Amino acid sequence: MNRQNKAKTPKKAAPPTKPKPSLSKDPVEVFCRLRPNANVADLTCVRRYNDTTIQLVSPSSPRIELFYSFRYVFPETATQKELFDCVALPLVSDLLAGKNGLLFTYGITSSGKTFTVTGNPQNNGILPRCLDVIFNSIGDNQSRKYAFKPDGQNGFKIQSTPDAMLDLQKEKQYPRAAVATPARTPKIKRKENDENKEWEQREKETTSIELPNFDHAYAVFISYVEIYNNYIYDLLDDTMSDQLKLRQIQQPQSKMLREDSRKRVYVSGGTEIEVKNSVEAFDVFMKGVRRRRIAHTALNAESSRSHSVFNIRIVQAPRDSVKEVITDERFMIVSQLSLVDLAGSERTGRTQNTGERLREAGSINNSLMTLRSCIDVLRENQRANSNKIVPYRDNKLTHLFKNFFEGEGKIRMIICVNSGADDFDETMHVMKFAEATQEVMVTRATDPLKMIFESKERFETFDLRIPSSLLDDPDDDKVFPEWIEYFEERKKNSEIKFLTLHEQEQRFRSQLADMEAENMFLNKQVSVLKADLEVRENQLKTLESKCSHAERMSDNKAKRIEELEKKHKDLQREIDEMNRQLDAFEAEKREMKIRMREQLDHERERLKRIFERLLSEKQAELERQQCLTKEKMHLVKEILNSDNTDWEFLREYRESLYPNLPTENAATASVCPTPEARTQSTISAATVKRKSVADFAQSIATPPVHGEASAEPTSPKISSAPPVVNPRHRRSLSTGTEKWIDHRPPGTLDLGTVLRPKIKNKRSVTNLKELGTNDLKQCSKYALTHHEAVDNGEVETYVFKGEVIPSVGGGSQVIFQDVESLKQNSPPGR
Ligand SMILES: Nc1ncnc2c1ncn2[C@@H]1O[C@H](COP(=O)(O)OP(=O)(O)OP(=O)(O)O)[C@@H](O)[C@H]1O
Repeated sequence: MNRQNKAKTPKKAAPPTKPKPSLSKDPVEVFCRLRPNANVADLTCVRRYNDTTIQLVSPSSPRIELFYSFRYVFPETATQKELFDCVALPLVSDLLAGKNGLLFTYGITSSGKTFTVTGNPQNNGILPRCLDVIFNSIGDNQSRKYAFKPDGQNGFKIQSTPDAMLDLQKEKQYPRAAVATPARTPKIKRKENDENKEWEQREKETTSIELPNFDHAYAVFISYVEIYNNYIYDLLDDTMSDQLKLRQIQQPQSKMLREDSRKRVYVSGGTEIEVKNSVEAFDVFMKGVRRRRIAHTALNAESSRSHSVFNIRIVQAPRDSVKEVITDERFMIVSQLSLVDLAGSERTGRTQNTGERLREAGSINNSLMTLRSCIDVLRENQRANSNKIVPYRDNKLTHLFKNFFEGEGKIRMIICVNSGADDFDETMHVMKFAEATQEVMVTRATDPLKMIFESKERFETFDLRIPSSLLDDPDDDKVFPEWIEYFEERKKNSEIKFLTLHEQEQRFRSQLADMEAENMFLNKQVSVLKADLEVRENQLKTLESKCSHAERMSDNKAKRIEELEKKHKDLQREIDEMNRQLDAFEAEKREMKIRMREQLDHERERLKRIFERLLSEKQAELERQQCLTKEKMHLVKEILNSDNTDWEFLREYRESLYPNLPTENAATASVCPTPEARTQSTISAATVKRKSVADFAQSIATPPVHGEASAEPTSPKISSAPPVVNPRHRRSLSTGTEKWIDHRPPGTLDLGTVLRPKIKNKRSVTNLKELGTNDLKQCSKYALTHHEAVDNGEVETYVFKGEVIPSVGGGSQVIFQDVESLKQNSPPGR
């Protein structure tokens, strides 16, 4: 259900009574404009009650209805033209009549303030319309350019025609900085050109106001500043924006407020540009808008977070008969119209701003709060007839417009209202402020035109009427001499004036001639410069194309950089992840190392114990073997020293050592023993059977029949015949050069077998006693041959071999290293 249609008794039924204008004071006029809702389905909280009243309905319960009255309420459907005609046109009319005016828009963000002031190419706002009407009205009554020149202290001086022409000439030669455009990239240039073209095609305002005085020459000056964070920045200062662009300065320089000789506040050092038509004026304004963007980039600001002030000043002065401005500054009138687009009035709590934005919001609130305080104090002073100090100086915004509130001109305010229900609270604050504002009475400004027309000086300078005293009685005789005197006086004055004018004319002519000459010279220079310009323009075009190429490249590069940065981030993440894994792995590795070291120590300990056990076993074994070797040595020694008649003790000894050794029948002789066989032979050496020589002799005497032994191994027959020498099986003990001791105890037979050593370099002995100490020293090898009769009639021959080495006691000792044995049948028939 539509809330607006619901008939309810208004809580504040009667709109407030507006202060009645007194003869010398006018109230601040407040107009209200409703912005159409972007989404029709949205809930609204504002309704236009009638032409002057607004109804505000709270969206939540308890339902509150509030009424506020203003000079006029524009509905959502109101056009820009309607608004302009009603609100701004009277101010333009005042402006042309030499009176000041201040028009500001107030409201929350997006309520349509900028739309109302500037608008768009299709819907021109107040500002372009004001410019159109001003120039439509002035028409041909414009002064020559530079006839009026700002004096830098909020005033103007009137220049003589030659001076004005000289300045014009200078401007043509050296285009003014204010008109020059700062260097821009082709992309920005294109954008600006498109924007300009759009605005050029705007529908211009055709209204024209009749000028109050056609004898006057008019000049239009514009200035554009913004107030951001309580600093004032000049938006028409080219040098500043150039420096910003070239990064010579980090931030734009703020401007100071000063008071002129007539206590009027102005922006000190602010740029003021004279414009000759509305297109030029709007072009300058748009440049200001662009510089505002640049300044905001440098300041990290948002456009809607600053107050912008666009000033139009009209300077007018009487002209002479040749339509040149009379250079008498007493008759000059300067009037100003300020169009102010205030920043959004929403409170910080709602916007939830932080950091820089919070500071901005705080600053906006401060300036608007100061404005409210000033309004409150002004109201209070007027109500109570008190004289409290108005805190204009607390903020740049109020300080700048101090003069308006003190009677310098008319003040009008447009409050822009967004009818959305979400903005109820903020809208209510705006309404309250607006209502309070229109209660302030501002002293009406004096009419400067009237003052000048009524002034004595003007009368004396311009009025040619004959004084009425001379016309009282035409018949009076005294009158004529007075007439004559009066006219002679006027003639004299006229002649003086003529002479002065003639002098001025001559001066002007000579100046003109000089200028002509200079002009010709300059024309030549201009043609040279034009040629140069053409070349430069070509260069510029080339550079521009390069620049656009570079821009494209830069865009691509930026994209690439973005991609790479993304990739880099991904990789960084991966690296971080891997580092994390690596750390975990390192920690695990350290733990494992500690564990392994512990295991290693444990294993080492275990092996050490095993090794020590084995070592001790081995040592015991070695000691046992040493004992065994010693025993063997002893045995061999005994054999050597005995007459080898009784070998039984060897058997006993062997059996005592190796009780489990197999019987001799199992042993097989090997002529060329393998290491195992050699070991076996060595053992065999220790297991030499102890047999009597008689047994052996008997075995030789009764040898078994050839082949019989192998045929009947179980019934051995002892052969009594000596072993047969087989001449085919001969081998030498050694083919080396060593000297051998060939020990063959008595009874040793040459059996003709391969065991029979054939040693070249030898000393043969039957008993070792035959050898002297020197003989032993000369020999390095020792061989002992020994026969034994085996039970089955076979003969077993042993050859014990050893190294002769010198002993510690100076003698010699033999270390047996090898034993060879051979079993053979006793050869038959011998
Ligand atoms: N009366 C209107 N008719 C049509 N469109 C409007 C109207 N008022 C405002 N708008 C649109 O609403 C949008 C916001 O308006 P605008 O920028 O003028 O708000 P603002 O009050 O100046 O905001 P800020 O304080 O942020 O500068 C713009 O797109 C504008 O075109």
